[in-house]
Amino acid sequence: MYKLVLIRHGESTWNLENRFTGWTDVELTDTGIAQARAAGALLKAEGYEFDVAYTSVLKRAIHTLNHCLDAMDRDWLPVVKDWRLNERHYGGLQGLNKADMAKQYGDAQVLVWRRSYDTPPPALEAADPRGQRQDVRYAKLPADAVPLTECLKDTVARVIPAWDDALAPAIKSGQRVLIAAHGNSIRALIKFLDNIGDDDIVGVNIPNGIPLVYELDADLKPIKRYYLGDAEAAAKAAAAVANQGKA
Ligand SMILES: O=C(O)[C@@H](CO)OP(=O)(O)O
Repeated sequence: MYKLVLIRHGESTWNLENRFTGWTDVELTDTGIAQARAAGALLKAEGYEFDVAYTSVLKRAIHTLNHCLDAMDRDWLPVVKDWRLNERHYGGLQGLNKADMAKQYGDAQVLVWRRSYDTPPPALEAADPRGQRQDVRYAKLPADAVPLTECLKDTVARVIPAWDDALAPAIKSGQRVLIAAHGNSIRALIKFLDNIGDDDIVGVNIPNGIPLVYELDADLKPIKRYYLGDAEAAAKAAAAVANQGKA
């Protein structure tokens, strides 16, 4: 049996302001830092050890991982940063307030933009300064690999290759893996691992900074998944994420 731990970054400044974030590289808040450190303390108290950690190229996930590893006294662990673990690109919604959008377009439309499997938000223009085509960290990627918007299906299409060529081989080789990522890149992985249907994935929300443990069999099929710590608090935090898109 293998164990894999996923953690969504702690609260970010744009989570606090309730703004669509996507590939915008925002900081953690003090609450977000505390959540990351609490997650590390919990992992340590429960006896978790890791051999390698993976994260995105966005600082809210990178800093969450750093604080988490520091709280575990495991700052020295090797870390791989992979753009394919980035948050879903939110296109033309990046920077806009979620509740304001719900007031303008209705809760149902915002739910489609936030949670539907295959309807992307409106795309950004390639030269829009809110986009990432000019961002040096993606300079080595083919320009069209840097999205102008994404639906969850598009995110699955880049997260699963990262699973297939990096994460799954690491786990199968016996390395204990921690992944610090984002609400929708984690939803993409969960959809794949648990084989969740396109309609059912709409109801899945990931709380900030709570370790999600997967127990996997020899073929990396999930046996069990659970949030570490207070399950009721995790469910409440996930419900609060769902409500962020309401007027
Ligand atoms: O804004 C975002 O990038 C994501 C995660 O914070 O939000 P949502 O939960 O609306 O998909």
